[in-house]
Amino acid sequence: MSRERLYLFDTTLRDGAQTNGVDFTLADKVAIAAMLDDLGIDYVEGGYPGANATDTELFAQSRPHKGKFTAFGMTRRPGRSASNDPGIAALIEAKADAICFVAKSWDYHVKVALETTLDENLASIRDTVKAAKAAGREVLIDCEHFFDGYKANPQFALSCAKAAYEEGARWVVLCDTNGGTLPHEVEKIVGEVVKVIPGDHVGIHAHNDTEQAVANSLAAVRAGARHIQGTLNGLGERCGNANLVSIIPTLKLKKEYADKFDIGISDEALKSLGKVSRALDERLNRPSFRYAPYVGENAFATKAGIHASAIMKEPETYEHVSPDLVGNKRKVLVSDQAGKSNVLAELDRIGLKVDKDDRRIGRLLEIVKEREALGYAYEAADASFELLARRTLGTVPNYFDVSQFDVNVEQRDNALGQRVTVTMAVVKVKIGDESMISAAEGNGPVNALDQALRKDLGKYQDFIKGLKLTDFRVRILNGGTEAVTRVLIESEDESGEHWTTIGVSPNIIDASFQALMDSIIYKLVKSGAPA
Ligand SMILES: CC(=O)SCCNC(=O)CCNC(=O)[C@H](O)C(C)(C)COP(=O)(O)OP(=O)(O)OC[C@H]1O[C@@H](n2cnc3c(N)ncnc32)[C@H](O)[C@@H]1OP(=O)(O)O
Ligand SMILES: CC(=O)C(=O)O
Repeated sequence: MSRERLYLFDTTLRDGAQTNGVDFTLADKVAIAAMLDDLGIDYVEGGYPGANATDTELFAQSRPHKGKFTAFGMTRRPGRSASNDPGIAALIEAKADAICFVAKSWDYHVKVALETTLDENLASIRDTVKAAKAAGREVLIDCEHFFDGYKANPQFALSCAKAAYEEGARWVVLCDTNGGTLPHEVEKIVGEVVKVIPGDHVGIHAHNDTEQAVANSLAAVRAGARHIQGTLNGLGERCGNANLVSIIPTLKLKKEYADKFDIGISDEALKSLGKVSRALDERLNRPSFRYAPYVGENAFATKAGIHASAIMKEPETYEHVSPDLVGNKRKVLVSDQAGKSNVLAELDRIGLKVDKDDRRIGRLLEIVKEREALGYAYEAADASFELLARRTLGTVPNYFDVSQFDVNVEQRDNALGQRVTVTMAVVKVKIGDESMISAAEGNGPVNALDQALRKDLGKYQDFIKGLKLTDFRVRILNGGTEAVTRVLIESEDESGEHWTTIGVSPNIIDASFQALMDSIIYKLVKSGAPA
């Protein structure tokens, strides 16, 4: 059966740049455009030449690209000719394969925002498409507020879309600009539009103000649209746009779409989607969303014991698609929601071979549940779980003992009369028969303790020299006088491996000490340090 082509249009660099807190540099834009090209996106909208210096510069020179590099702007201003509109001139000068014009299609907006007549708006659409076509550009028209406009005055909204199509716009894109339209409304209205404009010229641009932008995009496709606009990670004005990182795997992997459509994304590129999504977050200097469908860290993480037990038998029992298809990994977590199957799966990942009927598995699970009741959270502390498992199975050497530590925080005036806070830690360590004392200053009590602890570990010093603490997170549990502190420490070593350890105590220094000790011992175990 031959499949229809469905086109993807990315507007991360234009609508995504309208996200509160996002501010792309030219270098960001060039790098993200290249990433989208490698993924196989058909249209990459780079920005709005003439609106700001970055976008003007981006379109000032041709850059190598595979997809259609697209410039964005508005239709000619009311009362001007297209040839006398500096905005149109900037778009035609832009080094782009295609131009996407935003046009009004809601009568209310024409009157209130444009302050012109409905006829002048239609003339503006026609003149603009003609001018860009005459300059040899592929033309797309984003019909702004199309769905609200259609509900208010269907005849006028349709006449805007038809004007663009009749003048030769390749795509007439129906925009849910305010993001308030629901999927059944999108499906119905797009169904009406494709009766007058062929579906292979109709697109959808959905905003996420009711969390339905992805559903609305798919509803439009069901009704006949063949072009989807969206962004990476759902960036975009207000609550964002349709998230292409969710739409792409759905189109590739869900039978209703996969059987019917081809998109420009290969099976191999699909596996890189998580990397692309994280690369964008890195550029934006923000953590990746762990709950992101398909690509998030939690997308294939199973916590419940009943689920883990079935997943161990057949992964399909609790997975809607296989994680490998989207370059993700299955994770079975150990926590107070776990059963023996979770523990066995995690031991297998760690590389500890234990018989499934071994009584120590049940004991380990009991310990995990007892400790989680005290405030530990092993699903977030992989290295502490591994040590707990190895200790329960009897395989962690007793490398060293800390027989005493002392942390002192002092605030005083220095010789210049300035108020300073000085923190100092002293640690007494016993390694075999040898005892040693180390002292260190730090910029806080935990830092001083860490410095002192790792200053001299005798014969183990070489094993820990690449160890670095990269994150320290504290959470107070229960609150009030019963409060306990949970500390999570993230560490990294010279090989780039990351791990997380945990400590829990009513005292923050104690909790931090437990997490620090676990981190060091984990590193020694991992490095194969001798007892
Ligand atoms: C739904 C969307 O996301 S559309 C994309 C919106 N994106 C942006 O606005 C980001 C980039 N924008 C900008 O940098 C600036 O707004 C510019 C450079 C485009 C224009 O700046 P200014 O000339 O100072 O105009 P300003 O932004 O104040 O107002 C927009 C003008 O465009 C007019 N306009 C809005 N849409 C259209 C349209 N589709 N066709 C013609 N004119 C339009 C408005 O009526 C208004 O005109 P007025 O100044 O006569 O009232
Ligand atoms: C064009 C656009 O971004 C919108 O209508 O939402």
